[in-house]
Amino acid sequence: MAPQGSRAPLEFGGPLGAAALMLLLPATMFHLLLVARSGPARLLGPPPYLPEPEALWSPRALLLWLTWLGLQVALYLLPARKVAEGQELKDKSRLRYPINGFQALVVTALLVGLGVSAGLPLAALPEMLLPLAFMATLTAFIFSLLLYLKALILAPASALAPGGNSGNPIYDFFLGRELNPRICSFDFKYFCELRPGLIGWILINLALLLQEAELRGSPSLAMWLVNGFQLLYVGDALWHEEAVLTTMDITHDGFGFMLAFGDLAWVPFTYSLQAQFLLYHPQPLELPMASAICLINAVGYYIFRGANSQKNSFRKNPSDPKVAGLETISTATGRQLLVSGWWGMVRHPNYLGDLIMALAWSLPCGVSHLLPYFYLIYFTALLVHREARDEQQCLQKYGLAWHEYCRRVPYRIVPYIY
Ligand SMILES: NC(=O)C1=CN([C@@H]2O[C@H](COP(=O)(O)OP(=O)(O)OC[C@H]3O[C@@H](n4cnc5c(N)ncnc54)[C@H](OP(=O)(O)O)[C@@H]3O)[C@@H](O)[C@H]2O)C=CC1
Ligand SMILES: CC(C)CCC[C@@H](C)[C@H]1CC=C2C3=C(CC[C@@]21C)[C@@]1(C)CC[C@H](O)C[C@@H]1CC3
Repeated sequence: MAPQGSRAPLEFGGPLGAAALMLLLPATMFHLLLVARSGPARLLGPPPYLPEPEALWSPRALLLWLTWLGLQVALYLLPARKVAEGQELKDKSRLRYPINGFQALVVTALLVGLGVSAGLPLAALPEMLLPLAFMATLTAFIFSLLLYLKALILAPASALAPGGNSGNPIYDFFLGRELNPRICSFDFKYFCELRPGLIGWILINLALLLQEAELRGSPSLAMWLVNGFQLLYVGDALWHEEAVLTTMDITHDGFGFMLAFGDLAWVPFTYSLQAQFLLYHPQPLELPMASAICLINAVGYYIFRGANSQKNSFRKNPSDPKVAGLETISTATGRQLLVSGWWGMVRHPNYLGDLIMALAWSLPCGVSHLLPYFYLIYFTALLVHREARDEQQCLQKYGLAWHEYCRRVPYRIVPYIY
């Protein structure tokens, strides 16, 4: 058995919290899928019915799911325009990652376009969301179990994640023991974080748009907006793929059930909730309102992209003319912290932009139902919790300098409010 890594304080409510989340997250996802297509579309309250086992298990869905994963693996293995190095690991080495996510999105779009023009019934996909979500959940469970066993038997102490090695099997299974599980150069966590789920989300949205066109003659303005906004978000993530290498998911968290389920099932099947809702509950949207919503999304995107790009440019090269004039504080690690520009406004300006976009994605669905606002509610909770985890990690890294940053920039996400 591999030796234990250094012990970190337990997060997510410890083993009990982890066990509860492992039940609650899939249950919530299936609840949302069932409720979105029901007449009353009530977020709170029981689901309209409980699906029969045959509604969840379908060989067609299994085949489709495996084909999708296979296609994304093949696209990941294609030659990349760039190979980037990750952050330094405990053993002082750096892993290498292919930067070809945007290429995977474009090739997928071309293949889907060709398929649809050759008669591929993409509009039938919405009918298969339930069994597909079941396949994705099953895959996440089996996959995280295999990763847990691999880490237990094969991984050296230096390969373990700081958080997922408490010795409690439930907690470690949930958080993930190994930081960067790989087979040869194939990195499972990096692959899952950006490819099958994120691109799958866009494909599901597109299928919902096509089905709406079949049902009602043309897609609604609300459906166009939701599709356009979310395509921009995913395209942006894949275009700036290298930035994911510095996120806590890659540098700190192990690859366990939380990320496997989050990446493979939660993202595609719950982030597409607004488009699912619109297919079954068409909403009128006038041009002036649509323009106002576009403006909100543009403001959110401007803050989100501005903040992320400013930090990325600064971390890559602090003397880059774009960021060289910004005020900074020095830390004992030799790294600096920005205290002006976006990062002088609040301590997580990128989260603020992301939340404003989340609002813009729900508004096209009107205000008659709470359901399309689920993403905004969940995402606020996720980012508030994530911000607290990041602060904890920054305090450990930067000590007094972090206290000084918090004194100079007192608000976390929303200026003068939080
Ligand atoms: N849609 C979704 O479900 C999700 C979206 N996201 C989005 O992903 C993006 C990445 O988010 P996330 O990974 O949480 O982290 P961030 O991009 O916010 O990065 C946090 C890190 O930035 C560095 N940092 C913090 N303050 C400063 C400063 N003042 N100056 C310089 N560097 C600083 C620190 O790392 P260091 O000092 O080591 O560089 C810190 O750990 C965000 O835009 C977020 O909104 C995130 C989660 C889920
Ligand atoms: C299921 C749980 C509630 C938690 C799951 C969390 C995951 C869904 C998210 C953890 C970090 C993520 C990031 C993104 C998507 C969601 C997950 C995987 C992005 C790829 C979204 C686009 C941004 O531009 C970058 C994000 C990095 C972190």
